[in-house]
Amino acid sequence: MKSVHRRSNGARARHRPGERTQLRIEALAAGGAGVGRLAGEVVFVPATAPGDLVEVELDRSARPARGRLLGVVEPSADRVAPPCRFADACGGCDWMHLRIEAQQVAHEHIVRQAIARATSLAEAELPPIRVHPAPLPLGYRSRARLFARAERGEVRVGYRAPRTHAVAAVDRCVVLVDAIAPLAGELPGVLRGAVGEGDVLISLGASSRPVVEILWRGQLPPAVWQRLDERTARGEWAGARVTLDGAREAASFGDPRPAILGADGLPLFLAPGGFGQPSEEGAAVLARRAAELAHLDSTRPPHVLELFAGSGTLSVLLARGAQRPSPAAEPAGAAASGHAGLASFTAVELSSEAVACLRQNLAARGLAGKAIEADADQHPIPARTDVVVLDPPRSGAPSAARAIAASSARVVVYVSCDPATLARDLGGILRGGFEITDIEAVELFPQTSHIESIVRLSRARRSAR
Ligand SMILES: C[S@@+](CC[C@H](N)C(=O)[O-])C[C@H]1O[C@@H](n2cnc3c(N)ncnc32)[C@H](O)[C@@H]1O
Repeated sequence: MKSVHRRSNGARARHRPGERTQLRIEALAAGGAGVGRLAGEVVFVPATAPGDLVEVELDRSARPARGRLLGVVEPSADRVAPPCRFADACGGCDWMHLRIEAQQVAHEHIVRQAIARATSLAEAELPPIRVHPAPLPLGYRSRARLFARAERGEVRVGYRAPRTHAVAAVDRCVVLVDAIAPLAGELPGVLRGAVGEGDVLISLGASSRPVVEILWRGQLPPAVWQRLDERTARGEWAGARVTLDGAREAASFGDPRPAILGADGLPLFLAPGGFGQPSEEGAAVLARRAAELAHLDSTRPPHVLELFAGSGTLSVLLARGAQRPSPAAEPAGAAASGHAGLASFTAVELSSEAVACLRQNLAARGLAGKAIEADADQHPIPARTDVVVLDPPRSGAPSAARAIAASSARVVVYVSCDPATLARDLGGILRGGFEITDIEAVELFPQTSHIESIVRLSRARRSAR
């Protein structure tokens, strides 16, 4: 790998502060930057598009070298005007300058390359990647983490500006759904008088009204608590929850649980402050595909294990029976029919609040299943497990991958928001005699370099246990 950061003759060019040059961007890398070359030396340039000829200030002290974009000399055909006036300052949507189709092509390439590199499989040996485009390229996010800071008597609310701790204040965010979009403009008034700074998680709650989760480092005057109380009492917000730094308990107003429509069309409650997929529609696509890919060619009902289950976005379909068609095709009332078609369903999750929500979500549907509060990366895979579905955080699940390789599982569905750790863990699972049968990319985060992937593996016949 080292050689790619060097010139073709092996020598690394010396770093000269302030050096400027022009280069052509060839592709986009994981992490979002464009990749160009100077006499064979790789240079990463953020905020560029494949085909751009750009002028950059070079930083060769970085590995690989980085270029700070000074200007676009010849724009790529994939460039568009960002549909948000805060795009440059905010940095939350690092690919807003790219056509949506170009984002998909780049995502597919990043996933394919990461898997091929980490597994030592040739790209041509991998199955074609099925890409699920985002139903909505803008106005899709049903949750977002904002940052708020009191400065000179005012509270500024926005996103964290790229590579700094500054607040990029926004009063309207075009990727948020209409029900929560006005909050960015409303929150400075709600937090007026606060001292300090904090994270503010905004989400859809019950009846598609907003919920606001505040984690505050500093002081909140009584007027702030009163405004939170009024907003929930009047029903403008479904709920709010505040945790002050160092406090043992959170203060709640109304119902602070985020809620979306699950993939089965029924309300799905999420742990306040816990994990949730970025959009309702995206979560439904992900859950349907994970459940459909969890199929097993067997006449015997399978034992299904889900690791890193969260509040149950995937579980509410998995627990119904992994081999069933997507819910839209099912007759009315099927959701209440229990876990027909499964020998057992077990879900493992670390967060106690998420486990509580998961149990409520299963119970509300009349679904049987065991929810275990435990570290899923260290959890033993029960004997007789047939199917494992896992959706770990960005850091992946290396120990779980080894345990799966050594288990009785015949089908694995790995859902991931990080192609690099996904690819690393796939290497571990493949060593257990599996082969990759399906790779899918779900556009859960349009306008950004982030991509959700689903990989299905099945135990290769010759090593079937
Ligand atoms: C990417 S989320 C997936 C959740 C769920 N599949 C969904 O779509 O909502 C990862 C989940 O793993 C949980 N988690 C993180 N580390 C864990 C660990 N070591 N053991 C079990 N769960 C963990 C997080 O709380 C989070 O709910």
